[in-house]
Amino acid sequence: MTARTAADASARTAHENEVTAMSDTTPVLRLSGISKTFGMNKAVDSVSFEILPGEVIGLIGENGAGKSTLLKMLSGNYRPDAGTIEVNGAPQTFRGPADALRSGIGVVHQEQSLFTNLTVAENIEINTPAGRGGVSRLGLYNWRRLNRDAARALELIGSKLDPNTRVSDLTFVDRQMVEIARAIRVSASSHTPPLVILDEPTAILERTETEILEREISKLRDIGSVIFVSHRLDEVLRICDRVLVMSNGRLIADRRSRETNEDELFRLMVGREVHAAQRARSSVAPGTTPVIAVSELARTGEFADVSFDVYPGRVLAVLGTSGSGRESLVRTIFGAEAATSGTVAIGGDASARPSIQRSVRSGIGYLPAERKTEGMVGEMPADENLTLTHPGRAAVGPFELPRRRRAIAAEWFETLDIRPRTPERQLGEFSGGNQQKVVLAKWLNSDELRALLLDHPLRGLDPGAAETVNEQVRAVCDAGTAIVLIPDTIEEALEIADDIIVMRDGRVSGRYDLGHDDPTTLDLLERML
Ligand SMILES: Nc1ncnc2c1ncn2[C@@H]1O[C@H](COP(=O)(O)OP(=O)(O)OP(=O)(O)O)[C@@H](O)[C@H]1O
Repeated sequence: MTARTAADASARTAHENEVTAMSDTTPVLRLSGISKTFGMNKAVDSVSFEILPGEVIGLIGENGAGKSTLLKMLSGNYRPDAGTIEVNGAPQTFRGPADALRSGIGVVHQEQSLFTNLTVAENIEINTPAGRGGVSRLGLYNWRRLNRDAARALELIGSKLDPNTRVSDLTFVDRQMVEIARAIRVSASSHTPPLVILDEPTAILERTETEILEREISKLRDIGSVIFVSHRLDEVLRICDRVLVMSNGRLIADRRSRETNEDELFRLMVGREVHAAQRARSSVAPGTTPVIAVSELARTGEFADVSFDVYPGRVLAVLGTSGSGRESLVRTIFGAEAATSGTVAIGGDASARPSIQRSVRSGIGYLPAERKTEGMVGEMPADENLTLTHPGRAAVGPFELPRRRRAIAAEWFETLDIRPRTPERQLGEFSGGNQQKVVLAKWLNSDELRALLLDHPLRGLDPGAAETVNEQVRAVCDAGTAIVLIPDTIEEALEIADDIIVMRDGRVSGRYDLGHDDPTTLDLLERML
């Protein structure tokens, strides 16, 4: 046995001894009739289920099904209106997140909440009571103790991270591991087996990173239980022992992973069969003027020497890992980041200084990945958000026409199936996936949309909603708009794109015209890595 595995084993054994003091069959979590209502809307409706020690449970459901609301009750952020929560056989009333943590429930949110200027150990220990953690009575860090306790939490989840590393120097996946270590840290110190809730952890990860995280999640089985929320059904089936399906606030199915499949889960969630069709492809007719022509574009530290053309009615997907510079490239084309050299021509009109004003004036739309901070105003009604950039028929000169605005919003709510159908409500009160559709509709509402830059447009969308959005993107594309797409996965690119460029370390490493090239997933992956 190596020194590491010996340390692992001893850390686990100590923990396991603590854990086996409880009966193996006592559920880690038992929910009975949990409900939560907002106004007239029953977000979670009498949900009951159990999770046993060592189980990894998948939680899936359409956008707005009630997953986040359920998690917020488990993490102590919301109080249930009815029902009971039992943890390891004991009924609990969480007055706040600290209570949930103390009882062993740790939530890792999609938006990471680490302090990047602090070390791994400081981040892991931040929730532990100061007296028992690394801070002395004088408020000074006891570094040795802090690092030792953090190292133990990392060991428990099988991570080899150095507690002294600054979080800003870590990759996204490693940061996720720090979040998990922090989530289990309090329960490890209170001798209860942890329940780790991972809220869409892989939505922001690239394929290789997802594989690493999947391995790490299965290690968590050894020390506790996991609730894994994701919209990627293949991943849920690979990682989880059991899958719970929510719909309209209710728990409608509980399936063992080995006894179900993606098609059945899709049908249960969405209420219809999968009907994504392959796109018929052709090559660009000679002599066509590109909508956007990028020429030798560079931004120091991000990307260099990037040239490509995007044509009307075509989708160009940009593939690459998180360090490839593809997000920065698209932001630079839109004018949200400054180019160091090179030009971006829109309809043949070249500029060395693309700006947001020029882009919007020229009919270029941009859907940012960080929609919560860049794409929307949460306190503003959904219909006002929707007509903010392109009021169209909702305004005459400077005068707004609220009735027309509501009519336009109602049409988009129908077309994109945005739920609930209450466009007058604040956008911040919609579920994540539905907020995203409103932000997309904001650009689709333009009559003169020449190009649309989409940064991870399907992120956070359930598979049915992803189909609806893809259909709309294709419809505007077929009407002549050019699309530049940063997809979540290679499969998404192969499904919807006409052209693919691959980026590696800030440079273009591959180009494909799917009208006559037929790259495999592996070909594309090789160019990315
Ligand atoms: N703070 C709130 N005020 C009013 N309604 C809310 C609030 N939070 C959620 N809701 C409503 O509760 C329902 C469930 O939303 P929830 O965010 O739990 O869904 P979800 O399954 O997590 O969706 P997604 O996959 O899009 O994140 C939705 O109809 C939503 O509009």
